[in-house]
Amino acid sequence: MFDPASGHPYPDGHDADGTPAPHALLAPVLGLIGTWRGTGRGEYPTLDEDFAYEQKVTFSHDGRPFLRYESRAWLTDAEGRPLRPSARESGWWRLQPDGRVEALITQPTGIAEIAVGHAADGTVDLATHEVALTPTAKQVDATRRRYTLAGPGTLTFAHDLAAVGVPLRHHLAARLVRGGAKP
Ligand code: HEM
Repeated sequence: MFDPASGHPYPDGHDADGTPAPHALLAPVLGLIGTWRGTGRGEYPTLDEDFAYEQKVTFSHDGRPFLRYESRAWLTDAEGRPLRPSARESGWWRLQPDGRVEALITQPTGIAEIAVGHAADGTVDLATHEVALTPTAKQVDATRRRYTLAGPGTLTFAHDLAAVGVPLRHHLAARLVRGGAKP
């Protein structure tokens, strides 16, 4: 099982049918495992205008009852060409019995979130349990994230945000397709 290319004996699985076999507690999120890429739009009351972006999301696992999560996004112009790097984050989604999820997510903007929620029937719904901020981070009070498997090979993502004095409201919506290919 030792894979010299990965440099250690326990490479992550990026495929629900591959090796290592996913842990039984990952059953409610098996459909998410792999790489997704697609486009989205964002807005917030503090911004002059809404924006378009592209996003790549990866969920992998090492056979234990948690997912490794990684997301990168970049802003795009009206023709879909990249403008500049935008939000990125990574973390761990700990699956509990009954589909409960405990997620730890950190961002280079100084924000660390713990979110809790539930995974069932192709949907994961996570809401803030706690947010920790570095001294210079923007004020973020809460988020809500929904991931929905919407038909074969399609994942929709919706993100609400309470930050910089604005109560929880829509920030992002994206539609991703499996495989990492440019949509
Ligand atoms: C796909 C992911 C995301 C994208 C593409 C995105 C994009 C943006 C953009 C374009 C802005 C305007 C400022 C700028 O131009 O950089 C912004 C502001 C902001 N975003 Fe996001 N964002 C994403 C995810 C998140 C997440 C996960 C959080 C918090 C947990 C967050 C919190 C904020 C905050 C606090 C602001 C500042 C609002 C203000 O000061 O007016 N964003 N985002």
